[in-house]
Amino acid sequence: MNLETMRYKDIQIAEVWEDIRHYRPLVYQLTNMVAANFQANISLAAGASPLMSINAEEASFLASRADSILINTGTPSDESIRSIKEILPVIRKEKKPLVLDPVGYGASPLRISLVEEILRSEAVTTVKGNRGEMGLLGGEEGTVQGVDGYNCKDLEKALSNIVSSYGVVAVATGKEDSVAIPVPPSCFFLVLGGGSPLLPAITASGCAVGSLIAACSAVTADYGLAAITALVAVSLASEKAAGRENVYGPGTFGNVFIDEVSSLVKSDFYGYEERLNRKEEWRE
Ligand SMILES: Nc1ncnc2c1ncn2[C@@H]1O[C@H](COP(=O)(O)OP(=O)(O)O)[C@@H](O)[C@H]1O
Ligand SMILES: Cc1ncsc1CCOP(=O)(O)O
Repeated sequence: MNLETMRYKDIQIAEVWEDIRHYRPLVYQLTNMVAANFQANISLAAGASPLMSINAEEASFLASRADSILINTGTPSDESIRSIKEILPVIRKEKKPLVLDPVGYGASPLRISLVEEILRSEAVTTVKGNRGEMGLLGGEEGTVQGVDGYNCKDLEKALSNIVSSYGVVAVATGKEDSVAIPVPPSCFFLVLGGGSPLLPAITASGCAVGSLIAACSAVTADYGLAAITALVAVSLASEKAAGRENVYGPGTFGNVFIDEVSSLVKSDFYGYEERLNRKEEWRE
């Protein structure tokens, strides 16, 4: 495969977004109690059908029925951990898309062992965290305080390490979003700009990115393309929301952001290449 055949085009991204509305995929989200409502609203705004539950009695059943699954470790409980352990073999066997958001990786020993166990199950297709979480996960000394992550030594190296260890798409969010996509024996790497500083000012914006990656992963088997589509959608909607005159700060921004996600149309995605802060490139 050469660079030209691999490069993502804005039309592909626009079509993934349109397909969510068309197919209305069921996205089962085993997530945290802080962000769940916002994630469900963002999923609906994108056109997906969200189902949020941590109940272990129904976990395997729901994983089998869903078009894609999100595991978010924001508020781990005995029940949610039991559910996670139930669904991993089901997802692996049925080859469903599984997005892992390792919220608070590094904040406690429990979260570290839980996230690593999930990744070792070989059921995960994409892992998405902030720079601190992804830096730590990739062995590059990420700085994490609770669920916030600030930086790490070498983010590209961290993402490459995650890709080569687990064979997943690896995404690190922040002022710039970095994406590493496994294309054995290499890795495809790109950095996206844009977005709004109001995003990190509200809780659950990173969790919402995870929900949208899961929604996109339900309608394309190219999980790198799915991640890019979700990231571009969040950037576009946040830029539009931040520019509205009825947005005065984080509170009003959160609601208008949901409105803007629901208003995104195919043509909004044209010009994707201009969002690339560092062009797509191959890495060994
Ligand atoms: N300074 C910033 N400027 C623009 N967008 C940002 C900024 N910081 C974070 N974002 C965006 O906010 C969303 C959440 O990212 P982040 O804050 O890193 O996640 P988390 O909430 O998991 O810590 C992502 O879409 C990211 O691109
Ligand atoms: C504040 C908080 N505490 C546990 S989960 C959570 C939400 C984190 O959301 P995000 O990482 O998207 O800001």
